[in-house]
Amino acid sequence: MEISSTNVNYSESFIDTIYDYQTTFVEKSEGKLLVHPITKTLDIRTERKVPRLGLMLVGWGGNNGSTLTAALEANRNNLSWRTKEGIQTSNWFGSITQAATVLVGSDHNFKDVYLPMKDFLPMVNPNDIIVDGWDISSYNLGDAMKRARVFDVALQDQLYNKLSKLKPRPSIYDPDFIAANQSDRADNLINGTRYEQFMKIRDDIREFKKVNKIDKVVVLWTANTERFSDVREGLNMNMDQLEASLKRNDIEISPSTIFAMASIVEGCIYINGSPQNTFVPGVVEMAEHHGAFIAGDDFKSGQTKLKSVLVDFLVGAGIKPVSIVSYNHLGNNDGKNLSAPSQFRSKEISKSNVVDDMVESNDILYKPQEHPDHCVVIKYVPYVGDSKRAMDEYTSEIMMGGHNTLVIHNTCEDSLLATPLILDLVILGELCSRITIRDHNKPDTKYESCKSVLSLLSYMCKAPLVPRGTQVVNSLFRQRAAIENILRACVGLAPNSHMALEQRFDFSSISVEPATKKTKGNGLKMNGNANGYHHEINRINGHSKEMLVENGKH
Ligand SMILES: NC(=O)c1ccc[n+]([C@@H]2O[C@H](COP(=O)([O-])OP(=O)(O)OC[C@H]3O[C@@H](n4cnc5c(N)ncnc54)[C@H](O)[C@@H]3O)[C@@H](O)[C@H]2O)c1
Ligand SMILES: O=P([O-])([O-])O[C@@H]1[C@@H](O)[C@H](O)[C@@H](O)[C@H](O)[C@@H]1O
Repeated sequence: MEISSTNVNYSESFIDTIYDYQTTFVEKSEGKLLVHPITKTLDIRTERKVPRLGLMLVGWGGNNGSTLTAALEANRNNLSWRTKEGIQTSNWFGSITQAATVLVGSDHNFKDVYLPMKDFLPMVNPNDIIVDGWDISSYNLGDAMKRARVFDVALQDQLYNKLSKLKPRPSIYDPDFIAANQSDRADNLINGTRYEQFMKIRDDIREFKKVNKIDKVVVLWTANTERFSDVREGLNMNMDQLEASLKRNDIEISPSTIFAMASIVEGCIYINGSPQNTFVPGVVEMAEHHGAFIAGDDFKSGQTKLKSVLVDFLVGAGIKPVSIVSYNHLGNNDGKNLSAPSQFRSKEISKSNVVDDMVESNDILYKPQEHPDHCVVIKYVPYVGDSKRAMDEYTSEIMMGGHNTLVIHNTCEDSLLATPLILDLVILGELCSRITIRDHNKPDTKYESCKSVLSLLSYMCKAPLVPRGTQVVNSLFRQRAAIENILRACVGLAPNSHMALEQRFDFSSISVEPATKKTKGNGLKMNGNANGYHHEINRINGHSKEMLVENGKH
């Protein structure tokens, strides 16, 4: 998609915009707030060429890994299958890039116009992603899909032959980091020291890239949740310590940290879909040093996603949540692994911090250090398989000592919530790697990439990793608004403010002109591109199509 917008230029390689970024800087002094509105003019540049993308999954043969691989294949081939409810066709419901729309603006009749998020900027098409990966279990992907018991049998039968040809690469297994109950599937292993394992992962990435002629690789951890590793001086507090610890085969360097290190050195984007602290300070420094991108932690798929909406709504409405009790049980292999105390602890930490920033945002409701009671329970019940049952009770104080209790019961397939998030993490992570900015008034400076920690991916993460010294945002609305408005900025559109002044005030004496392009030289303004054409987006058969149209015509 291309948008004809003020100060936007589409060249063969880039979408360039001159963008007025408006922000607000606040100083606190002697109990007073001094607020500075700031406008900064930026050049925002997005590379248009979508790379041939390779995705390497750690834990490829697990429920998420096999479900993603099967879903890619099913969607690529437009598969449909018979269920007792009728014919079901493949889709990507639950993915914001593939199944959600973004408000573009309103038309002459004040009617909202929406566009699929995937059409805002050039993004990787899921059909073009080449998947590979590692697993400590040797099951091929066909058998892994059967073992997962996620998809209907009629779909599995259509996919089995193709998937059974895919076999995970051997992986790094350290029984000290995942539950002892996982040992019976660990039959596909890389031996050797930690450093040798690191080198083997690097070789695997290089080989995958070469054989498949891949431009860019995303490595994503969707393997078992590990216990937290120690973080301490001499072990992993900076890059040098971490590299030295790896070389001396220190047992506190987790398999996930080894994967992250290998990916960073190979210039891949590394994403952590599980809760453990893979990103110890040394890994973050390593990513910065190599200019690589990392993101995590832990897919925000169900109960926590709802929590990051509900608590935001309650606190934002001036209602005070005082007790949040979240229980869930599930019977897949993830549930089995989480039934061990130290792996559960990783998940408990990740699921618990999600309300902190919203509570801190309101000092009318909460005193400093005051928090709602927050309890997280997960139980393993094999019979229910991948069908996760979550029960939540939110008790809040309302006006004059009243109480408001919300009780929510949610049943859903765990992996069918997580899989679309994996796709979004990959597609948006890759897109972030193509966006750069610089100060418009310093045209001699070089364009800067995003910081190594891609906090824009927080929407998909339970415990978002953010660049050092920056704010963690858990609110789902704020996280989505950030994605939406950055996409808009890249094509020269103002953030969606929802002010809609022209609908609330009489604008008959105020002229509202469509976006015009500033031209150099004679100072004339003209619609569309200076070459006499503008881009239009038309919806044809449900798909957005970009068209080049002569100025003045439609
Ligand atoms: N499904 C969800 O809704 C959801 C949400 C948030 C986070 N997660 C996390 O995603 C991860 C995967 O979930 P899942 O349901 O696919 O679990 P799973 O147990 O089905 O799959 C994990 C796979 O990882 C493999 N594995 C373990 N250690 C490995 C290693 N060192 N290297 C390579 N492979 C290894 C296992 O053999 C298994 O096949 C878990 O950590 C889970 O907590 C899942
Ligand atoms: O996203 P969410 O529903 O809050 O969290 C989920 C947990 O409740 C579940 O027990 C676990 O197995 C999943 O991996 C996931 O982390």
